[in-house]
Amino acid sequence: MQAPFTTITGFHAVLQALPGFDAAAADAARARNAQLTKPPGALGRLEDLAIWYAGWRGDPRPRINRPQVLVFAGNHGVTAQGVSAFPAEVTAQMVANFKAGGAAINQLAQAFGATMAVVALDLDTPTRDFTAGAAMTEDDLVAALAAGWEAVDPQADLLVTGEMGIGNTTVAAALACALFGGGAGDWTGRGTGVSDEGLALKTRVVAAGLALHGDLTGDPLEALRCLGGRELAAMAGAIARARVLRVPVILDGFICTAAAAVLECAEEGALGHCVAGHVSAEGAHGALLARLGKKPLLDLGLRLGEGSGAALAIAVMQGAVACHSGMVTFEEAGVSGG
Ligand SMILES: Cc1cc2ncn([C@H]3O[C@H](COP(=O)(O)O)[C@@H](O)[C@H]3O)c2cc1C
Ligand SMILES: O=C(O)c1cccnc1
Repeated sequence: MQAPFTTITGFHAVLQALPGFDAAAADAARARNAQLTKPPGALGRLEDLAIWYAGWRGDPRPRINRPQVLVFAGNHGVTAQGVSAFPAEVTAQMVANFKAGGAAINQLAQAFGATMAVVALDLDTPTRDFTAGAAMTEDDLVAALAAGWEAVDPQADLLVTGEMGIGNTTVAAALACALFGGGAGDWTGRGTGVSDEGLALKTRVVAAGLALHGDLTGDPLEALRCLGGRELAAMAGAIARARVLRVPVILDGFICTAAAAVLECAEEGALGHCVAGHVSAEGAHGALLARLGKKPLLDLGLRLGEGSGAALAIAVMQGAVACHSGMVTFEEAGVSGG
């Protein structure tokens, strides 16, 4: 479906009209949960997840049959500052690897029965170095939001958004700092593994970007335009579309969460349909999730991106929903209640 917006103002209007949680479906799911053959609460957080999923799907006894993984790729002018341990050409090389099935995310998507699509966004035209000017024009931003919007399968019942873009932990740090304040050092981490010296340089680059663009706290989409990147904007567009389709989303690592945070800052509650798949080893991811009030499902020390941590959490969601919808009640099984 073609995106229903052609301007940033139009995208804002979409966010203001997002559908809400189906409390009646969630109440029915909660009632069902109370009758299943287990001690009350024995499935721990899986019970809450199943009820949450039922509420967003509008179905008290839902199934997960069609998870989708989307990997968006973009290039960043700020890599010219030497902020990554890897060269910018790795972005396009990894896109080829995704298409050939050789990356970590290919294996994880396959392991959990998810379809996977890779969307490369103008890799030959990196965004502008944000220490020299705005990373994107309004047209660039809208095109990337729309690419994300249009990539979501309307038949999907669970969505993972992942990314590939050398330099994008720098971009995500700048964006998080613009959205939530604090100093550049609070949000900047090692990404692909920069040295102490590299980390100091990266922090200075983030600080320079913030100084150039001024206070953007009141205008999250402008922060995304000035400091973000195409793959981050595409993830935001996909997450918004998923909400319109009532498809719950599993957030991935620091970069995905920074992109998603734009939506929450632009419209409170816009991430209600999102769960944090994991907390990554990128230093500030935990703090970013805390700002969003999201408790991660997994903590495995991953620092990869690509949607990998979120893809692992597909299994947790599948487990939660399979138990909720597949188990029988005490009455059906003839099991005595407590
Ligand atoms: C081979 C390779 C595969 C990756 N897959 C994800 N990333 C991750 O690393 C990048 C961010 O780190 P930085 O900001 O330090 O460049 C992103 O592309 C992210 O997806 C990769 C990085 C590399 C090198
Ligand atoms: O948390 C992430 O998403 C991440 C961390 C390091 C490198 N790439 C991605």
